[in-house]
Amino acid sequence: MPQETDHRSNSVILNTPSKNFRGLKALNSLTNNGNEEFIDDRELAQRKAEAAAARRNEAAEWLRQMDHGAAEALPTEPSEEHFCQSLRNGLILCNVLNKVNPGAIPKVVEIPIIETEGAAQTAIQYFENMRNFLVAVGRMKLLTFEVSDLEKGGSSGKVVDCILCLKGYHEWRQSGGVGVWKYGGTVRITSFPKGSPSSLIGSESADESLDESESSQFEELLEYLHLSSEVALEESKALTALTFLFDHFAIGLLQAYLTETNELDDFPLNTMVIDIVLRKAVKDLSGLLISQGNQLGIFLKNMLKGNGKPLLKHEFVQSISKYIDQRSGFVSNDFSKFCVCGGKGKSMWNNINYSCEKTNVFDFQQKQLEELKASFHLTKLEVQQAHLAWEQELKKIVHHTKDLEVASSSYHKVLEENRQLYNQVQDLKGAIRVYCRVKPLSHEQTDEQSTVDYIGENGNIMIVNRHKQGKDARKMFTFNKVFGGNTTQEQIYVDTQPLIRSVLDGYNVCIFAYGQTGSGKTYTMSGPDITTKETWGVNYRALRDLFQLTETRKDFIKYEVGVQMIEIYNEQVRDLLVVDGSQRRYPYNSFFYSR
Ligand SMILES: Nc1ncnc2c1ncn2[C@@H]1O[C@H](COP(=O)(O)OP(=O)(O)OP(=O)(O)O)[C@@H](O)[C@H]1O
Repeated sequence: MPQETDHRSNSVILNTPSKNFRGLKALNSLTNNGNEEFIDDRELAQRKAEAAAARRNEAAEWLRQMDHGAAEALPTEPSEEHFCQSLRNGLILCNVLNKVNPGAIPKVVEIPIIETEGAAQTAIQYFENMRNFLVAVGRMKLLTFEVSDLEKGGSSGKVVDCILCLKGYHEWRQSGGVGVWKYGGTVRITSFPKGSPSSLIGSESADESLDESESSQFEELLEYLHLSSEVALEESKALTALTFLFDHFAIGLLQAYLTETNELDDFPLNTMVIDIVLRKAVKDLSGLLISQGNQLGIFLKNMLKGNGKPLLKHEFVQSISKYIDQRSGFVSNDFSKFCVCGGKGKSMWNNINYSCEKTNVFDFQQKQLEELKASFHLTKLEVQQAHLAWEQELKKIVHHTKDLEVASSSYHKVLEENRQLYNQVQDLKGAIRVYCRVKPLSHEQTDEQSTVDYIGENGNIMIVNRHKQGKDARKMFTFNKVFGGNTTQEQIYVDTQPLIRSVLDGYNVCIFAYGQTGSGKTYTMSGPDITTKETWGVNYRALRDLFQLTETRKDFIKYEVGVQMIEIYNEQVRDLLVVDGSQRRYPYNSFFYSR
């Protein structure tokens, strides 16, 4: 079983180092007893993070002292994200730089960020201020960084380096700016003449030699170059890596120089001189590399990769000069484009096309986004209009429905009024009406004389008794109406028909025939032949109308119709619907019909 390190007792027991425990050695300064401890990757990362945070806090503190805006925007111990975010619009950096080097940035864009238009406004500040700051710092030959280092995933360490470099420079200037000021082994500034804020001077000392750690870094570079084909993706590593790559290349350059020198034989090429000359070249070119950013390193790498053979001095110098001229053009003419395209010359790198393509894609997507926004607003407008139209339509329907309700209520009122008036008319005609129908003489009675002497218009009928004389021979009877012998079945029913509607309006109606045997009661009520509609009597016609009316009113009134047919004969009530003669007396049979 692997055992863990017990730091408190300092009894380090590690039998089987795991894969993640790479065994980097470090001197245990705390114990100061000469023992060695193993630092795992996580602990190493933590120490690096702590060191980075300390440097970031130092930079933040100095910015806070230098600029009122920074004091508000930056806490004393900002997180990496907060730190980058506060500096992203370039305002603080420009203001501080102007205090360090008055007039370095003539115009600082101070448009406040408007949240509603956020991205565009911020971008303007970002590019204007950052461009001016980086150009100014570059002119001063101080450490610089890439704009992308302030973005998420960028190398904020380079930003901190730049600020601390500026701080050191500022302190040196305040102390008089006398002599030589160096920073980080790459920046070196001496007392400068007026009008020239700084100058980069190469290292001259032999004591600035490549130490052991630099050698190991060079090995790391080779490993890195072997593993990574996309140097640009790891810019922070690339910066270190390319520095050493350039050192390596510079040695080749010096070799080329010495080869071309005719005075090689006369040259005091002893070990010390070679060493001094080599390191001077390395430092000069490394400094140039740092001041120009990563792109020069990438350029050199591409050149090295190109055909593998060393360049002659003039070829090298020509290429470098051309590159620097073009890059300067990019920086001064269009910094924004430089940021997007990475500041790479068209003729030098194929991947500039890739960057420009990305710009085109970005522009295209921006355009599409704008179109999409316009389309969205249009659709939103259409939906709002449709919604408005729908609401208006709904209002119309509601209004129309209310009208219908009112009309319907009025209709029912009118209907009720009509019903009442109708039945009042029926009442006025007489609640009990008596009609007289004269039976015509049959064929057998053609020789006989009719007893009906006269039928009046107003319901009078004069009956004559031919066996009597004088005044007693004639008698007048009055009915509601008298139907003569030629009256049809239909004419008989016309006076009865209105009462059928009264039945359906809820009134009780009774129609019956009265008369002596053979007087024609059955003929009038049922008819001589039920198969012929013309001869139908009152019963059939009444039932026909009854069902027709219930049909027309079926949507709003439900009727239940029952039929009984009875006969009162010799003071006895008989059920005419019973087929069996023995059961014809009470109780009656009924037929019911519902609708
Ligand atoms: N208006 C008329 N026109 C022609 N024929 C008629 C008329 N009224 C009655 N008759 C005939 O007179 C005969 C007797 O009529 P019906 O049977 O209707 O009399 P009734 O009053 O019903 O007799 P009962 O009381 O015995 O049943 C039938 O043959 C019938 O066809």
